[in-house]
Amino acid sequence: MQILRTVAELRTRVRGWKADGRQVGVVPTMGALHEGHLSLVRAAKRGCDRVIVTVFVNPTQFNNPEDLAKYPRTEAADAALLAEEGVDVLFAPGPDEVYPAGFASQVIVNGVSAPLEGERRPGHFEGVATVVTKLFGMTQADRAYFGQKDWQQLQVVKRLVADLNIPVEVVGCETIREPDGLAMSSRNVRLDPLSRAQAPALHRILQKTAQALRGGAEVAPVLAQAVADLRLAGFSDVDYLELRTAAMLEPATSVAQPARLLVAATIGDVRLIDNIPV
Ligand SMILES: Nc1ncnc2c1ncn2[C@@H]1O[C@H](COP(=O)(O)OP(=O)(O)OP(=O)(O)O)[C@@H](O)[C@H]1O
Ligand SMILES: CC(C)(CO)[C@@H](O)C(=O)[O-]
Ligand code: BAL
Repeated sequence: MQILRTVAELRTRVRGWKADGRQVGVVPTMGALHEGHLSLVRAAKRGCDRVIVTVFVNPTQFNNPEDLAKYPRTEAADAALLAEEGVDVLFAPGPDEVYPAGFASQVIVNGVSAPLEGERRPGHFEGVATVVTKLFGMTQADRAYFGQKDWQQLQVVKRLVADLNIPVEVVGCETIREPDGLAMSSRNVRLDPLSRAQAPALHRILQKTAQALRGGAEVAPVLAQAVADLRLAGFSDVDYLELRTAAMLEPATSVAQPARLLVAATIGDVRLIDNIPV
């Protein structure tokens, strides 16, 4: 596996692959890799001839400077894991390579970016959309792999690819969970032992809520009960727990159309997100 840090080196490498007719896959990440990321890498290995994993802690998508400062960075361990998976290139640029002096552009995806994470993390999806658009331009990938754990992000990326005619196929991959149901996330390492023990309630309560909705229960009282259950389980803040249409993320008042339950809640001082289909 090669570790590349500049766009120029990456482009040279990709040009060679394309000249040989190879299909290129990319897995964009912020590092601190876990089995969730590795499942995306394995999907990319199955679907493409060559695989690039990008590791870049993108400052522009952090609305909270403390969250950025505390974001785990484990490059040597990440590189070892990726080499073991047979990844061809780890692309790990520095901030100046991605945002050189004079950088002045922004990608804004209206509609699907606005609610939920967009509302709670102002500027977050503009940062994500801009860096993902740049990563597609840098890697020239034929396919790009994203996790369903960040469901809203996946819908934002699908929207921008369609709107901007970017020639990449976006592949959404299932959420990988710990045996107790907690969705794997780089931020889980920041959970203290008590919070870690309580955190699986997030997924359990989503499942119970989905089951009630599928059984015909009325939406508003079931969601209110779920929020109360989360607080009882040890979550301090529940930013949102909502039923939304699966692609557009508009408020859903029934489960007649494809719908998704999405939640963001804080335990200890760690903000967790999760979602499941209903
Ligand atoms: N448990 C998981 N299952 C499947 N995909 C995942 C999982 N966790 C993260 N991913 C995906 O990996 C990609 C990179 O995510 P990222 O590096 O932000 O990791 P993360 O664990 O989501 O970190 P964070 O703590 O920021 O949420 C995204 O497409 C994300 O959806
Ligand atoms: C897609 C992404 C790598 C863009 O920085 C990030 O938002 C993430 O890790 O999900
Ligand atoms: N996994 C989404 C990236 C973020 O939380 O900033």
